[in-house]
Amino acid sequence: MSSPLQTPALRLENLHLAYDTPQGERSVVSDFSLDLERGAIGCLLGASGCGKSTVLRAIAGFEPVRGGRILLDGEVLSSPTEQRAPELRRVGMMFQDYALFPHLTVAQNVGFGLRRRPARERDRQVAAMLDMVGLPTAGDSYPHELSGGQQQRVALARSLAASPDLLLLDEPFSNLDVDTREHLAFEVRDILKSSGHTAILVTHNQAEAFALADRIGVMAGGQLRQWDSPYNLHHRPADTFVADFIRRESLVRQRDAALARQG
Ligand SMILES: Nc1ncnc2c1ncn2[C@@H]1O[C@H](COP(=O)(O)OP(=O)(O)OP(=O)(O)O)[C@@H](O)[C@H]1O
Repeated sequence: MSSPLQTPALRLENLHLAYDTPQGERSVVSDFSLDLERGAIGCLLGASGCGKSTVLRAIAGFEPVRGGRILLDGEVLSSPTEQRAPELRRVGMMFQDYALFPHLTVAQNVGFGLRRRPARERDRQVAAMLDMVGLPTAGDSYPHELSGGQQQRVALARSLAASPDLLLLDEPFSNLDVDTREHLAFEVRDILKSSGHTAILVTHNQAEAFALADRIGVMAGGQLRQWDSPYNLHHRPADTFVADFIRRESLVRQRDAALARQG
């Protein structure tokens, strides 16, 4: 828990998010609140369609807030009466369909958001980012010359190049094979922790959530059932829904690991 004197980096207060459909307003997320401390990695975990990406898109500024507020470092980013433009939020994004530009080199991809900076400053930042993700010599390569895991590390370098105050990751490893995604999840955690970034990850994969996150939110039907440490989710589930969800997912993980071992 954050101390009462410390402002959380990210605060979601009683969020209500909805889509307009031909049938009228469709409520997707309701009464959704959480605090995330600076430097912490949070994760929203839940079944397909429970509203995880909608929450992330609202934090990025792509969805309006129908009720409640989104605050970053104490400043309001979204409320029903205020909506800061996505490019003014200092929020970086690494989304599953946010692929690298195939016709640009790795260095040009990483520096893409820094195009207006002086060349020397941009080159220095690109080199620092590639160093950080463990690809110091990949700058002149093209994305297709790298493995899937390496491409995702380049995507991470690109998201962090503009030094965002908050990084959003939406299913960033979903296109990778099981071994690579677990390995990369640990690597990404190390990178974010050593650089001190605050981040929120969205996934439906419990192994990824537990590999990466300091705080995990179990979601169902647009509501947050528990927002807690991985330890507490396992040992002090808030209710039988969370207890069953965690146990069921753990069993699926064990089954998948056994099947993988059998080849
Ligand atoms: N543009 C839209 N218009 C209407 N309904 C939408 C729209 N986008 C998403 N939804 C609905 O909102 C609900 C939440 O969607 P969301 O993408 O946030 O879920 P999710 O938990 O991220 O799912 P997944 O893990 O499959 O990506 C779903 O029922 C979805 O069908």
